[in-house]
Amino acid sequence: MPFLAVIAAATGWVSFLTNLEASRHKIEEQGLQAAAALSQDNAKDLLHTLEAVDHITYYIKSGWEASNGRLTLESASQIKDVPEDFSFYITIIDENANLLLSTVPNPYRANVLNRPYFSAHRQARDVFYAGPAQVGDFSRRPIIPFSRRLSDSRGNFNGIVLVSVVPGNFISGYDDAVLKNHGILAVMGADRSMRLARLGKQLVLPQSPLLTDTLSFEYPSGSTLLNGKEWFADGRNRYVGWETIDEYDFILFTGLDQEEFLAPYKAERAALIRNAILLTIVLGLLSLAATMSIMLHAWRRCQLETMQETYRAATEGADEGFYIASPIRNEDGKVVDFRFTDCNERGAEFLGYRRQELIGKRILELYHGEVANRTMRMLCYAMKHRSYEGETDMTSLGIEGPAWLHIRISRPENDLAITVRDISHAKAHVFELERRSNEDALTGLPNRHWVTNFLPDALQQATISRTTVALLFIDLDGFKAVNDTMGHEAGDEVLRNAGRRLKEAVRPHDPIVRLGGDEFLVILEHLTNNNEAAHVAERIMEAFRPPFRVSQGTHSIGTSIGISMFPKDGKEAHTLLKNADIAMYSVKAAGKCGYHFFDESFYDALVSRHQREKELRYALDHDQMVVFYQPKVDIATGTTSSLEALVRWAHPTQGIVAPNEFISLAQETGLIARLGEQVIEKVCAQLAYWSEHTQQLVPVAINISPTHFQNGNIVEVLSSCMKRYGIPASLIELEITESTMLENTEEVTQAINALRKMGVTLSVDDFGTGYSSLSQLHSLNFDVLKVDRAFTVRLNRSKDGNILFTTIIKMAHSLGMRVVAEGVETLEQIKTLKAMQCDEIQGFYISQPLPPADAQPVLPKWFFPSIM
Ligand SMILES: Nc1nc2c(ncn2[C@@H]2O[C@H](COP(=O)(O)OP(=O)(O)OP(=O)(O)O)[C@@H](O)[C@H]2O)c(=O)[nH]1
Repeated sequence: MPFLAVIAAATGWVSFLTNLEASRHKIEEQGLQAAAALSQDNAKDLLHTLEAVDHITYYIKSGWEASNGRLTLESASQIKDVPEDFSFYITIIDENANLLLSTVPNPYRANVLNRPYFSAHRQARDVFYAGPAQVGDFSRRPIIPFSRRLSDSRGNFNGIVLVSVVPGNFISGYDDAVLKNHGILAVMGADRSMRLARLGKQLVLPQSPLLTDTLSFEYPSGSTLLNGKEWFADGRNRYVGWETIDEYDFILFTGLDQEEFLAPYKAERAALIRNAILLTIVLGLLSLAATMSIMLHAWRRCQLETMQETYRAATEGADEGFYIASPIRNEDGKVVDFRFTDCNERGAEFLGYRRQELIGKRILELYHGEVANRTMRMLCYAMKHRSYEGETDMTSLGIEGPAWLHIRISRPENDLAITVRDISHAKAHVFELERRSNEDALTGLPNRHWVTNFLPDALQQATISRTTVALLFIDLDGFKAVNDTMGHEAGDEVLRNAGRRLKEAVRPHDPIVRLGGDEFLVILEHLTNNNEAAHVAERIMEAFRPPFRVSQGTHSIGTSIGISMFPKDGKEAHTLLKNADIAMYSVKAAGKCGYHFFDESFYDALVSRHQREKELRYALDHDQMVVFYQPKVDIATGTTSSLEALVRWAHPTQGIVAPNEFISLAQETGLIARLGEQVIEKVCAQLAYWSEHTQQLVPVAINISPTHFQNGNIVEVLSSCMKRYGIPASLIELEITESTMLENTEEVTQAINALRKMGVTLSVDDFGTGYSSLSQLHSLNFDVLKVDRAFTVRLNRSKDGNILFTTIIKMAHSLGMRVVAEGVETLEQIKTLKAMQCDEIQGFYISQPLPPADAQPVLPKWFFPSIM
């Protein structure tokens, strides 16, 4: 392409320059012709002028000779055939060359003896003399002299008649339009000497050189180009023409200045060349642009082909399918279909073809209906946006082959390059992960993660359908005991069974979720009122009424259910979940096993509980706990046998707060362990203090919470404290609740054995509230059995009450344990207990818990005079 453009441009230029040269020749030809024509025209005028002058001289000569010198010059005005504007002087000069007569006004008196126009006639016979231009001898103005001889009657020389013609008469033919500023119009004599000339506007007399040399003309008339440097004083080239006037032996000479004559041509040539250059540049640029575009196109095509080739080769053995699809357009240019123009074997296989079969096929030939629409939408999208990437569920489209394909489309040029990868395995893996991330492994129920995805959609649907959704937050009651008593595996089994029971209690499509631990969630959609949710809650509670049977035994489990309703209790999933949880918590707080709909007040209760917890923490951090001491009296001797340490909260604003107001909070928040440690510390410190003032101290009993046992550090805490304060083991009793025994785990047994080794006394607290048997207590080797207040209250009220108490005392004694009756409030009870041989008594009748004092609050013996 560029080569062709150069050739075309070069050819154009050669032809253009040749044409220009031809034009120049033509113009030069015209110059020569014009010079010749000018010479001819002016020669005719010159001939007329010369004939006029000749006529005048002849007329005067004839008149002079005929009148024997008596002619007056006034008659000259009557001469016929003289042009009106012809300007000349007539002068008669005598034989001695002196002026005789003249039409020159006030002529100069000059002798013209040596003038050629005079001397030419002295010897010669009559001739018509024409001289070169000169300054007139009588007029002193430029003139051209013409003369004839005058003879007397005998034929002797008698002077001359001189006609001095103003030069303008000869060169009036100078045409400014043709000859311009440097043209020449000249008159030459037969001797080729210049007689008169005009150069531009300037009159040139023979004295000033116009030509550098004498011209020699081969022909009487003609034209030629004269080199300025060779021929003209001003050095300018000229087209010259000449015409010989034979009658008077004159030559009329014209010169057209070459530069001036060619100026229009040169201007036009310059314009043409300028335009040609511009045209060449434009053509060059266009051809360059066209070349670049062609090259770019070719390069892209080559790239595309290479890419296709490479891609096909690369993917032939691989897993990726590869296709090239060309759009098919209608008359309006709209894409209406695509045709496969290339593909690899794998790609063809994805669509159920061989490569050769697929190439040439159209999309709308392969697919119909929705599949065709979706495919066309995808390909048209890629056409418009130049790329597309996505995953397609082929199974849902009803296309055989891989279940999932990853499709990537790019549009490098006009065609689409499509790569397809089978991602069925990866997808299956993702789905499996997704399923796992949404499923609780233990129960197979959906998990909390599933809820976060499910609930927002469900709530949106409910908003649209203007229905209600209920969230039932279910926490199993006393589940921990299953783990503790029957082991973790039994706990797992109970959780699985719980899931099954929940399923049976709700409609088949109601989702049941295990949120974690022993917490479940039931979602009830499309409800119209609260009753429906209440009804389901009751069914759930009913479903949990039968005890759970697991391989390790049976266990009864209740349910605490909190219910939040959409949209009343929250617009968003997390708010509804939180409020259902709060409602559930309120059920727990109210004694478990029941259901509550969410109420704002629950929230307030939770907030105040949180506030109380903060205060309790503060109390522990700032030593607000104090220990009171309640005496236990030996019923046989009436002496104080020991003191029970009972913790109180010396609240800065509420005064002394009883333990029932904060112990369960301490247990729930895990602060119970710290509280227990503080009590141990305070008791040891108190005993150390008392020992400084009192010789005989009675032991102090410390209540140890089950949590302390679970933490497993009770032994270390107690022994280090006793060591620090120098307290002997004989002064320490530990009261351990019956429920702690129930959690008869390895840790509890180990801890009890270690304490026993330390030598401290061990008491079973609140006996009768749990289900421990006396033999179980015996195996743990306890020293004291504290019978719960509930049994003491029944004394003397019924026969059974007394029999039961007597039995407990007898059995405890037979196992070597002393018995303490708790909650003794009347003298009568004391008497009965004494009769039953109960060992010790404790209760308000004897003493309230007393604040610490300088000495141990030991009661005087006279305190019980009536029974002592
Ligand atoms: N077996 C088993 N136990 C679990 C699992 N997840 C959590 N737990 C236990 O479930 C118990 C749940 O604690 P709580 O709800 O406080 O126990 P609870 O006895 O039901 O207490 P209340 O709800 O107050 O009646 C904890 O002891 C957890 O260790 C599990 O997957 N399997």
